[in-house]
Amino acid sequence: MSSRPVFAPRHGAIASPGRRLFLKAAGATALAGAIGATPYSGSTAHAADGATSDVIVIGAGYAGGTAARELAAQGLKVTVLEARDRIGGRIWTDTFAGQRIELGGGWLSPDHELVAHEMQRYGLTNVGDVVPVQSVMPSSNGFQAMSPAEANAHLGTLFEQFHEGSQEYFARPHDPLYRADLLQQIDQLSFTDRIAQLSMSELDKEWLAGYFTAYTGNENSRRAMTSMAQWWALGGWSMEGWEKQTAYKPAGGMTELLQKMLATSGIALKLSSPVAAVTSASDGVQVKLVSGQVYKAGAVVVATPVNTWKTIQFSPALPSAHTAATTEGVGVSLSTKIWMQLSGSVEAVYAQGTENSALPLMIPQQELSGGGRLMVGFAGSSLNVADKAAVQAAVRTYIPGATLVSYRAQQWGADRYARGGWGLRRPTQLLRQLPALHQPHGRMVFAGADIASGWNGAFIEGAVETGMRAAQQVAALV
Ligand SMILES: Cc1cc2nc3c(=O)[nH]c(=O)nc-3n(C[C@H](O)[C@H](O)[C@H](O)COP(=O)(O)OP(=O)(O)OC[C@H]3O[C@@H](n4cnc5c(N)ncnc54)[C@H](O)[C@@H]3O)c2cc1C
Repeated sequence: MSSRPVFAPRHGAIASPGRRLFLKAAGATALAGAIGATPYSGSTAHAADGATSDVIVIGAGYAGGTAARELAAQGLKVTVLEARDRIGGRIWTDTFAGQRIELGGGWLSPDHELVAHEMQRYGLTNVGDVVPVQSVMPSSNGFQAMSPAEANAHLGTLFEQFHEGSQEYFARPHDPLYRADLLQQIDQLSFTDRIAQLSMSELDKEWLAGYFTAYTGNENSRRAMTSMAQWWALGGWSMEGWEKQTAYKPAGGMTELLQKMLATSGIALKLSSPVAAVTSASDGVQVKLVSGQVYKAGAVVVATPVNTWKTIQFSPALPSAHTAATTEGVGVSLSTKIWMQLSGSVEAVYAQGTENSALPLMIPQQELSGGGRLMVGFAGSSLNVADKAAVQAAVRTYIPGATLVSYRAQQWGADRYARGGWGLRRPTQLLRQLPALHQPHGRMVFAGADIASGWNGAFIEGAVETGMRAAQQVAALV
């Protein structure tokens, strides 16, 4: 167990002075004379259409859902405004080939303590994922099949070299800036930079570059190696710990836990409600939808992906660290998860490509009762996912003769309410931006896996962490 604090939900109604202050001032002129706020441009006629709450949460992903649940449990009236017609955000449980699939995040680890705690709280359980029987890995003249144990053992030695020093510079993995003094140089490194520093064979470097490219979305030279190093540290600096990250799935799908959290009384969930503008004043906030409808509250939790902040008009304008983060982007630009139905007898083959492979990573999923197997992969930038023949050719790189029956690809980089996939910081973003992104801005607080201290970016654990923090920050504002 790590020594980080476990956030216990606080129950019971709290009638804070701030809350009363806002409710008293919540008339048409409530925002007049706002400190540092520009006059609100929305039609006040619409204001009557929107509800007044204690807190507005923008975004019904795991960060927003956690914040909303925590705040409602404190007795506050919470309105959640979600742009999509579904909850979950970058978690999206759906169906394909008659099977339940995850188009966004799909795996959990027992190391994700906050999520494990939430699962237990709602009586939910995990199941083990399919265990590969064979690994296909790059070789000097193409690809080689080997046992998963052999492949992972070798990959583990390469990871140890890649992450050498992380026990010191990430001595407290949940507090990544604890040894900020040791990070000055290393936080500037991309994956490519770090690989270039290592003394190992070109093939070993190819193994590393091929593995990482699935995470960086073909941006090994533009993503920070400290992101991966922090995950490695969080997993206990071992391959065994790392492998756990994709070992389990929730038995009822990734969205079920969030559904339970949002079912808390006191939460009003408004789907299909994209937010266009947020105005924070001394006595409250106004949130304007694209439709023009206006909602008012004492504080707002902005729980949308960092990459989407630039699509919302904030007043007062966001601080420079937030503006830089959303301009540079944290969510991986190319993040295309692709589910494939293969026919015939297909073994549970795990496959990893090289840096520019069309399909850098392919992971075996369940056998189908009528024959065939599902595979899930992550597309490289060279794969045109609209071209079935190209997808089949990519699979055949690893399994010659495989027949692709159908497939479904989700391109998160092209998704307007995500504008990227999982978060993976760019060089220098950790030191330059992270502390500032945790600070409230007027009556706005920020949440999201992209800005988590611990399991950041690619894990709902990080979203839950930030939802908890946001709720604590809001409690001081309302
Ligand atoms: C392909 C893929 C694979 C992944 N694999 C894993 C995995 O195996 N395990 C794991 O734990 N995590 C995984 N992740 C990461 C995980 O999905 C995310 O870290 C997590 O879901 C982010 O939660 P969030 O609440 O911070 O953001 P989101 O889930 O993105 O939620 C933000 C919400 O804000 C909404 N929104 C955006 N703009 C607006 C607006 N203007 N107005 C109103 N609402 C708005 C969005 O619609 C969305 O619902 C994966 C992600 C992807 C994309």
